[in-house]
Amino acid sequence: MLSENGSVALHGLQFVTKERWEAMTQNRERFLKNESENPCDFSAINQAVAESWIRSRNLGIDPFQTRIDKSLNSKELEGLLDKNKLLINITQKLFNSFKSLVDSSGYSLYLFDKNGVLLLFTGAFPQNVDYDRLMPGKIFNESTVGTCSHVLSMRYRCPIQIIGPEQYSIYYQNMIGSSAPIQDEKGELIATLVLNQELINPVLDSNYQKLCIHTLGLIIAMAEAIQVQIELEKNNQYVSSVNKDLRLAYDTLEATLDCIDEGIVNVDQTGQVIRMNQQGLQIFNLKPGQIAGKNIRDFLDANSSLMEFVAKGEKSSVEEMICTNKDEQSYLIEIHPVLTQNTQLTGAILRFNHVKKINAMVNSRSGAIAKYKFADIIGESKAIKEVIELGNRFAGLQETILLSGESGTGKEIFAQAIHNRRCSQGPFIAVNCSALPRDLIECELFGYEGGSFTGADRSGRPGKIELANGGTLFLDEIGDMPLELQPVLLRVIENKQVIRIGGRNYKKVDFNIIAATNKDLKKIMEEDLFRKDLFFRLSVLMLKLPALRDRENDVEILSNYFIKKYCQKVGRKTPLIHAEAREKILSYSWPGNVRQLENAMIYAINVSKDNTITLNCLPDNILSEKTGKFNGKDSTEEENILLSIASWEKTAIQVALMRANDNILVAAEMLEISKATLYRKIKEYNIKV
Ligand SMILES: Nc1ncnc2c1ncn2[C@@H]1O[C@H](COP(=O)(O)OP(=O)(O)OP(=O)(O)O)[C@@H](O)[C@H]1O
Repeated sequence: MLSENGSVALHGLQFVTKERWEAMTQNRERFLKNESENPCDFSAINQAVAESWIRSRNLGIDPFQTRIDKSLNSKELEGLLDKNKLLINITQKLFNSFKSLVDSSGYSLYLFDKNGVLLLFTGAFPQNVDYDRLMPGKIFNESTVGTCSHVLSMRYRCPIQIIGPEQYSIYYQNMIGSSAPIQDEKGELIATLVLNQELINPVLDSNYQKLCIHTLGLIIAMAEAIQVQIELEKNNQYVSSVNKDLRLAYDTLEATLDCIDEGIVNVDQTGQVIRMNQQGLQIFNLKPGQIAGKNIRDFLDANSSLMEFVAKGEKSSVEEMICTNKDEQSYLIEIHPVLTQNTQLTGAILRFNHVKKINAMVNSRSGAIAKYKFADIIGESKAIKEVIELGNRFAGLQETILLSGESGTGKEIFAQAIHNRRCSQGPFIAVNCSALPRDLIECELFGYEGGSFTGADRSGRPGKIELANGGTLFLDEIGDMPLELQPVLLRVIENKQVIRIGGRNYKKVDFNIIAATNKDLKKIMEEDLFRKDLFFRLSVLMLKLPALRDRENDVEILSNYFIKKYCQKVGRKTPLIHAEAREKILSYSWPGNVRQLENAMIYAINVSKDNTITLNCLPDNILSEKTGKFNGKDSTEEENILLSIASWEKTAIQVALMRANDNILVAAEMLEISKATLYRKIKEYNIKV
């Protein structure tokens, strides 16, 4: 039925002889007279053609019909043209370049969609055909026009040429139709291309028949060209849409990286910089065009271990000094290896965070902030005003300050106020030298490198001195600093550099020191428990805080202040103070100073009824004091008072824990002591939590 090369060509690409032509004409006449339904009876007609004749007739197609009425409506046509836009554009260009050839030779070119709907037409207008007939949207298939070349080409998905008598319609009896299918990359039919040429006399001329074979070749070549072009365009569209997506993804990534508040640097295995974000450029003091040829090693210390970590190909972090032509700054660098799909290391993404920034973050999270300012220090007495004035002056100097005074006189709040005058933006790191176990104080102060001892953090930890960089290190209860650590501390203060336990490198640190003691340091020095050199280094400026008993009317001012502050905090109405209670508060000796006064007020508020603090609301130790002032008592009296302070303190802690539902942090805040002190006291007083 089909020729060997898959096409139904002009009679198997054989020339039509005179006898064959006559036989074809006779076969057609027999068909029209309805003499046979068996395709085999039409021996001169290609069997595929004969079968199509029979189907066309069975579909009721009149071979002599003069009109083709079937066409798409305008909306359907619009949709179809839109759907086939690419095909039509490509074919139109091809038709344009063949237009003059086609016009001059009396040929016509057609493009039909896969269902035979006319999409494009160019060339000679066939005789006897209405112009309307060749408008896009007309449907030309077996059920509208019967057998013709593109109908068979669509059916058999191969190039086809059929000649005059083989055509079903009377219109095409003087035509040779050459048709080729256009398929997509999956082999699905998308359209057919047709070239119709008029039969000329003598049709049996061998040159003419050769020409006809070439027109079939031409239409096959055109269909293939369209097919290739469609694929190319689709690929181009795909590539350009992928390119667009990639560009968008890249731009988004760039913008994202640039709004990250840390330096992000991509390096290869040798440390060569590939790219860095805006923050990275700032860290390295570079402009965007200056990255090329830069190696990360150019900015590192000779002892740097960064590239050793990169070579390991594992996620890790390291602290390094970055030296630029502007300055030297310490950064914590997180290393994220970059691996290929087969896990080959190609480089790393390095995330740079300024150590000062991390420390500030850690400090603000861990509560290492100073809240008190000089304005928050309450008191009208001459004694307190003098120290406030002196403290203010000292704050303007960068020397170390030693605060002394009894417990609870406000040494820490003075330290905070001085810090806030000097460098409020920096961290305020308080270390209570008496609260830390002896074997931990060294780690706490100096920090340690990863793996320097069993149980140490893998990535190491900075000590309080490093954390205080750019701010203040407040060494409370300095008299309890272990003797063996005192020379190390002195060295740090003098050299302003620190080395972590197990560390290789010294780190520069810049911080102010404020030390505090409630002990007589001179006496401890005489006992050889405190080094003179450290004492002199710490006590460049000395500030002695007055005891409450030496602060004239401050007890009244402070008690009113604490009552108001506490009531505001817990949302209670401020209670009245009964005259008797007021008298007791004012006459009491307050050996525990301001802290004791504050806690006594909190206690009184909590036990008060009817919004009045009566005498009975005051803690027992206050009520049980017989004499007015705490002056010149003998030692047993003093011990008794201290004993009662302890019992009062225990009660205050129990009340705070109860109110805080045993939450240590909340209770410590209520009592305004550190967590460590609260733990120590809980242990000391054997309080069950
Ligand atoms: N002048 C003041 N104005 C307001 N509050 C004060 C004042 N003095 C002390 N306080 C309060 O007293 C309590 C004790 O203060 P602080 O901890 O500073 O004393 P300290 O001398 O450091 O005590 P210690 O020697 O026991 O560590 C805190 O709760 C603080 O709020």
